[in-house]
Amino acid sequence: MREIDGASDGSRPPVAERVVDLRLATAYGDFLAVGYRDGNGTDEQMALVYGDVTGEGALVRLHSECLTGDSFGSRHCDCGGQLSAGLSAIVREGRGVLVYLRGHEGRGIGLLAKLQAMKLQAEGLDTVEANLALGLPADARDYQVAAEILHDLGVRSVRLMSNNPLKREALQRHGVKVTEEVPLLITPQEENIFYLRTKRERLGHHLPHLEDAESGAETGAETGGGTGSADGTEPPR
Ligand SMILES: Nc1nc2c(ncn2[C@@H]2O[C@H](COP(=O)(O)OP(=O)(O)OP(=O)(O)O)[C@@H](O)[C@H]2O)c(=O)[nH]1
Ligand SMILES: [Zn+2]
Repeated sequence: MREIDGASDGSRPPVAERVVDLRLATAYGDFLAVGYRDGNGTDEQMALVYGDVTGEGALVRLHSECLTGDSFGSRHCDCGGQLSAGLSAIVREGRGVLVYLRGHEGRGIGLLAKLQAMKLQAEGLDTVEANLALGLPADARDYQVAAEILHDLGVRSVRLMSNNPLKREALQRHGVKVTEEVPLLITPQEENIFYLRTKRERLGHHLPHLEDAESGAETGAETGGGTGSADGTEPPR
């Protein structure tokens, strides 16, 4: 496993090498897909760019890979809803970037370990306890390659779609200014409410909509406010 999110001190060689870009029509809209070789590990990375993102204030989602949630619509977590809501928000905004971070599967522990951790959760552990029970860190993600991809794309500062304060800190450590955190709140499901509560209580994620769900109030939408907020129920175009 790679080094955990070390700060960029200029002494390391760049880890993101642009290899290819092409137009990619999706159900959400037409993006420029940009492929990178991640020289820091073994991963190949991809960013989806919409509109002109150079300069200040692009709406950005750093999406950690989640095969089960993103591809199969698993209700164990909120990843699939966030991916869809993030892409929809970028298209609505007219410009933005989604960096799909491979190597982040299971918060950096890998797919098989994540599946083992999910099995332990079915037996009663929470998502943090499960990682630790496997002898693995609660979060092993590194954001250096994400920062380098944003630099390569000419992004100077970002409005970051995330509920995780550590992502903002990591990006700033790697020299990307974050001017705003845009909530990306997905309506909790029976199957993931415990997982989401654990993220709020043990990992410090900003998930204020859970309070509404707990009090039985109508949560309204899938999102927080701000121009970049996203609606996870919105079907792709
Ligand atoms: N270890 C572990 N990882 C999980 C589990 N469920 C989902 N994941 C992974 O968690 C990652 C997403 O992290 P989250 O904590 O859900 O959210 P985040 O990316 O930190 O924060 P946001 O930007 O707000 O989405 C993805 O890489 C998933 O593969 C689980 O039960 N255990
Ligand atoms: Zn997930």
